[in-house]
Amino acid sequence: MIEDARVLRAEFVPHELEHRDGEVTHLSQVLEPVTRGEPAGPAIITGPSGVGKTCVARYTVEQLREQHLDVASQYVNCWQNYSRFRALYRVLEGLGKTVDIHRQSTPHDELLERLRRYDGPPCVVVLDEADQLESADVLYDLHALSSFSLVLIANREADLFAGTDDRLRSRLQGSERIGFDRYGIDQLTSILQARARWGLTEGAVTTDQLRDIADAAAGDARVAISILRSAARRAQRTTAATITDEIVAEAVPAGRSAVHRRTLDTLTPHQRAVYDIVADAGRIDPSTLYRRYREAVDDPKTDRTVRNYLGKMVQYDLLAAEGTSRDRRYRIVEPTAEES
Ligand SMILES: Nc1ncnc2c1ncn2[C@@H]1O[C@H](COP(=O)(O)OP(=O)(O)OP(=O)(O)O)[C@@H](O)[C@H]1O
Repeated sequence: MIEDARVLRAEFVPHELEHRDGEVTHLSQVLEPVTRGEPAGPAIITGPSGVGKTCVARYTVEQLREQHLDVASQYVNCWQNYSRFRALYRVLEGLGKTVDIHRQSTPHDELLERLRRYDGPPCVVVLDEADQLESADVLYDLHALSSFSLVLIANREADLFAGTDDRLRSRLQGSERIGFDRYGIDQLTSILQARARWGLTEGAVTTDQLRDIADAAAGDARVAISILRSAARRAQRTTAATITDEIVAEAVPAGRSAVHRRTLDTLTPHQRAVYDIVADAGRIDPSTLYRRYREAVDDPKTDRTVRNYLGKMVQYDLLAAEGTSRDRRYRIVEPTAEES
């Protein structure tokens, strides 16, 4: 059944992208100056979860590097590397410049100095989930260095700019924007068809079944691929030669739950504390939530940061926001809620 499990994993970057030619071309054009040794960008990529922002950025940068030897790149997931130190460290790590840097003790200045001294080929830095950076200092740091060209990925531009001062905002104002929309059913179906072709035995799944999966995924390719993966694994376990309609029906909630679990695992300890408070409360308004959060954790983050966390968790379907901004309430979203 499963011939190549890698292509069904969330982090897999395919050699061919479906339906994003316009976005790939746009980003390639923005980054084109680096092929002449000149600084490019910044580019700001926005859109909801699972619309291909990460894979388009990685794919485009990879293509650029295949065509031009003299381009370096580094990908930083700012959700995992949310502090200034960790984000800068990751950039240096990609350039092989972290020798003698001690993760705990080396001050930012030392990292910045090494970045300043970097004299290799122009480097494209993709800051994914850039709205999760604790402070905008990293954007200042890298934007100020001509060897580094930035590609910033966030769900919404407003979240990226929240908390940045006018100076940085006006600098980034000239960035090229590339907005991504949710996929339609036909588009998701063809993304799934390609995965089935690469990863499953021939005839393992029908086009109608892939359409059902695409429909259930509501425009989110991550969820769609997760459902297909779950279906293929179930079929493999039962030693069925093909994926049956019953297996697809079971795989829909299972695939959604898997994405939900993985997203929960991504939360930082402070984000998790916020999530748990919402879960305990059932429904909760932002000020009560913030008060409880402050009581629950050491060294609490600011109110604005917690609002940013809430926005992110809503984007990722972990939380739902109800009411208007004046009488807002948050509640958790159960992964299989749409099934009922
Ligand atoms: N156009 C596409 N062609 C092929 N595969 C795609 C395409 N778009 C998305 N995918 C696949 O769907 C999954 C989700 O895509 P990706 O991670 O790029 O989305 P995203 O918009 O960055 O979401 P998030 O905000 O959650 O990080 C990945 O496994 C990716 O390989």
